[in-house]
Amino acid sequence: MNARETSRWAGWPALTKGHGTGNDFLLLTDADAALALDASAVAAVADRRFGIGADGVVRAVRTAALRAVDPDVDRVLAADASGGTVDGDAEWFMDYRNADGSIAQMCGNGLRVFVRYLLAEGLATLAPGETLRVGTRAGVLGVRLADGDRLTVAMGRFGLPGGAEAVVRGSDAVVEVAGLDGARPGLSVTMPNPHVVIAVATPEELAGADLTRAPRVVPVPDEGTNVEIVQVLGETPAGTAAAEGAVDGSLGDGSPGGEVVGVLRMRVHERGVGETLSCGTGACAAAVAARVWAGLGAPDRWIVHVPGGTLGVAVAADDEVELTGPAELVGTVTLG
Ligand SMILES: N[C@@H](CCC[C@H](N)C(=O)O)C(=O)O
Repeated sequence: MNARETSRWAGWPALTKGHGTGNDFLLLTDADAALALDASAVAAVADRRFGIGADGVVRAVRTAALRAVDPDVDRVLAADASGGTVDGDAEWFMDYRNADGSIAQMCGNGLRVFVRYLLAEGLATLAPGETLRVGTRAGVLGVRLADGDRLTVAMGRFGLPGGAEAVVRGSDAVVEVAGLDGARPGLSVTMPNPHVVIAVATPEELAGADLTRAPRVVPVPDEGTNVEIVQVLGETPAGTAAAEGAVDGSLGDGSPGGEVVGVLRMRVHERGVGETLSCGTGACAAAVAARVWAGLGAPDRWIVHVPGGTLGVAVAADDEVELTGPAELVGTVTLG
């Protein structure tokens, strides 16, 4: 950053770098909502060459303070559009921005890292068995401790905007990806941010997709979309060596005996970012799509391998989704 750019950071606090399965974020505390987070400043700090570099920027702001300056907050907190939100208010709001400065409804990996950050900064506490409520643009969501260094996020309900017809066909869009032959059928899933999921058959195809360019999705989504490329690997009994090894222990809350777990690999091109090593909402969307494609009797729990690690996804009968994965803080950076 040069001297001119330094002035851009006037008033910015120190940033903490964190990641969840390689999806990396710069986190900052602006408890009183005093900071103007304009898109160009976010894009500049997230730039990997000329800034610090990250897939997203996450501001921790007190919900009460945000209310005073942003009348939209109550609408997004009350809007139970995705279902699954927890009752009551949240002391802290996760203000998430993509690397290009755009605002997204939710970030699953970001929310786990956000909670890890709140705990490390002494801004919140979370004991085993407790749920920490966090304000997001997808409503108030609950986060709890899982095993090891992992956290579980109750993500709310998935949506299938293509409706019953899309479920029957397994698709409601067509996606062209550089490096993959032909246009592929894709299934739109909201979590509640937009995703379109396509399937490939082999590891070679998965590796061959060129995600340096944004996939072309038809019909063109009004607000853009994240695109997941999925190779379904199969199913394995929960608790077997294959399932245990795949998730470093368990899917988060333990899997009852006799249950079958689905396993898939995924790569993602994120709206507002580009290819990332992981996407939490994308992993949920991928599991939902794989479940639709598998039909009746499909597993409710999925192990999702992404380039940056492994996530666990659980889908309940009422379409509520839970995401489990690690969240790590790396260090602190002072701007200017
Ligand atoms: N990486 C995030 C998703 C971030 C938002 C996304 N790029 C969008 O614009 O919808 C995750 O872990 O969910």
